[in-house]
Amino acid sequence: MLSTTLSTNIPVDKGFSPSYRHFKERYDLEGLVQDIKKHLGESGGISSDEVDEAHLISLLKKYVSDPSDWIDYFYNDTSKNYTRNAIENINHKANILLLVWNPGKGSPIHDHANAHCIMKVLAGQLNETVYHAPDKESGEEKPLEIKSSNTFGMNEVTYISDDIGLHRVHNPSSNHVAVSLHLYTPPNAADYGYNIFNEATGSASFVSQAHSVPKAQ
Ligand SMILES: N[C@@H](CS(=O)O)C(=O)O
Ligand SMILES: [Fe+2]
Repeated sequence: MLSTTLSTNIPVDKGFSPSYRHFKERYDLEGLVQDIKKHLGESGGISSDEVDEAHLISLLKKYVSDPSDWIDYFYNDTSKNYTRNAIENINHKANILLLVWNPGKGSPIHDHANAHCIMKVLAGQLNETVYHAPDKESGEEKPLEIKSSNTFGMNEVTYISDDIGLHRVHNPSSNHVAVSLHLYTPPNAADYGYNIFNEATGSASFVSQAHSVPKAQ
């Protein structure tokens, strides 16, 4: 009989074998958020100079995307280029957001309000075009110059700050939504606003606040 065969073939102590005892807990999104909080709690985050962005980048790299971690934050709106969904607001030290990008859609060229921005692709692909910031002093109107353009796949991480330049991100797929995790520290764009730029003239327009759903406080 089948039950007899099974009971004689399965070792009785399987549940206690060494491979089961050495089972490691997965580094999930909650673990990542805890580590980010721990780091920002230790080193401030009030001024972006006090944050060790290399450490934060390494934490985002360590996390391996698992949709079961972030599906509750996933909200898509096909009438928008992308949605910004709040995962965590760390006491005015940082914002962690889930962004959902419609196929072929992207952000306008923008700065990051003197903050660190770390982006990790969780699903699909995203292209980032980085531009040299225009020379504020000259006031001269001229097209923005491209510094680099890269496409990032699932689990890849990229970093930008105003010291590096401006950027625009877009989903290059014609039929797949892309999802990304963003860490902003400090959350200046949400708290004070940021600038978007005209590619042809380099002129800036101020946007008073970067909103998210539900709105990050
Ligand atoms: N910084 C943008 C997304 S991106 O283009 O990196 C935002 O938070 O809306
Ligand atoms: Fe950005």
